[in-house]
Amino acid sequence: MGSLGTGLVSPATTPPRQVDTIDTLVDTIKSCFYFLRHDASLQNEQQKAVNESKGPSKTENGFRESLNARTRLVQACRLLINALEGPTETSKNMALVDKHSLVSLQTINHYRIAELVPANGDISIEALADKVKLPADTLARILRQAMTYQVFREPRNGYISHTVTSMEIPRLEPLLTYQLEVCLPSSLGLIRWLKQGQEDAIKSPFQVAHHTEDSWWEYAGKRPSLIQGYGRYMELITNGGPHDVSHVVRGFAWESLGEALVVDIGGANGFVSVMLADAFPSLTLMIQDSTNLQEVADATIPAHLKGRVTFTPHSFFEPQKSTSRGADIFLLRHILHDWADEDCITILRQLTQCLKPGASIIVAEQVMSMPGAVDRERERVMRALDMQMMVQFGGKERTLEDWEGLFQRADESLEMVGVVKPDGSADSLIQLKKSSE
Ligand SMILES: C[S@@+](CC[C@H](N)C(=O)[O-])C[C@H]1O[C@@H](n2cnc3c(N)ncnc32)[C@H](O)[C@@H]1O
Repeated sequence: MGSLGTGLVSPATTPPRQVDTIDTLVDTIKSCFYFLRHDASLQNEQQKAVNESKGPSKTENGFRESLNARTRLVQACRLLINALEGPTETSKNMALVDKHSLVSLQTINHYRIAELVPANGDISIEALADKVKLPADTLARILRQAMTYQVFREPRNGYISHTVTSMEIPRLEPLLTYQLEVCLPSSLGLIRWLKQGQEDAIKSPFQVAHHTEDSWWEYAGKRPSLIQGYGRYMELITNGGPHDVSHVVRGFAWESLGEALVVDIGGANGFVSVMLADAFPSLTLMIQDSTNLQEVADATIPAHLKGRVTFTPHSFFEPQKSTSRGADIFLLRHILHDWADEDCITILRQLTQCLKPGASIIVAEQVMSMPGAVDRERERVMRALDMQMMVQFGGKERTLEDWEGLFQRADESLEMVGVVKPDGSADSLIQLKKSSE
């Protein structure tokens, strides 16, 4: 594994973020725009050459450069808009204008309106309203607000057709439903949660907003449609991009383990284990999660892997059973950020208590940096995820120092022997061993 702290900037060495002027932003926009335009024509030429078997496809480095240029362009455009609007308009717009885009999108998703609009051509608002049983005038007002965000358009008076943005809504349904119907109300519970004090039983704004003492996991566990919807949401966000499951496969030398047992703690339907089993034939994988995921896990594990990949209902707050105590690796992917420190300590102690000599715990999570240490676009997402952990679970995203402190509190003999952040991944893989070895 790589060295400790790879790619991290400690608070003391984080350089102050440069103040952008309108001139520098316009220069950035121009240079990124020309780069991408040139790059697009290069890609076309390369694709032509590949099609005619004349040359290599675009290199991974080339893709990364385009992605960086695109990110810098988006970031510069966002900053330029802020600079042009001025300080009053920026906050005013967020509070007065943008908030309504969330509820119009929520309504469009809730009533599955995007599925009812034809892919080609248009449909009258009257006909749409009739299908979803809403007053036409109310629906028109909601849709026309969404149109200001390029969600649908009105090609002729009273008729709706798709835009490229609205076309994506059906595919994003699991994300929109979870984020806008479950998490948005939780976010709105933040101030009530802050004011009432964060007593033991009430660990998150989710509990305040949804009038429950259950954690999200207990609450969803009692409501099959919610937990299944959450599973579809996880599948969507971990399929491609910075949280793609392939980063776990590439981020650790699994092949060096030889014949080994990996326990995928809180492994959901087993999609990570299945990918690891496919890539490394000498691994045996045991997925542990709540009983109500047994059925989906059985359906996810393909027949040819059933001998090596199994699902066992088990709570990570309980001691490991004899069948899993001898594991070579306990994998905790996207588990600890859902929980407050005290809960994480309980989870970790259940594993350290039975960690055999030579075995490791691998924690796959984001490692937060100080403000300004990563580009603004990445930081926007990381900070949003941290807030998401706070409002929905009472958990948090952690810096390397936070992780180190947490592991030490769980077990003083626990040592971080490696931290690797695979290229393109938002998550790092932190390997932990007991230091007495
Ligand atoms: C954020 S998901 C992560 C799933 C998977 N590890 C991944 O990488 O996407 C958290 C998982 O923890 C599971 N979980 C919650 N409470 C649990 C408990 N007490 N014991 C075992 N699993 C639990 C949930 O059912 C869910 O599958």
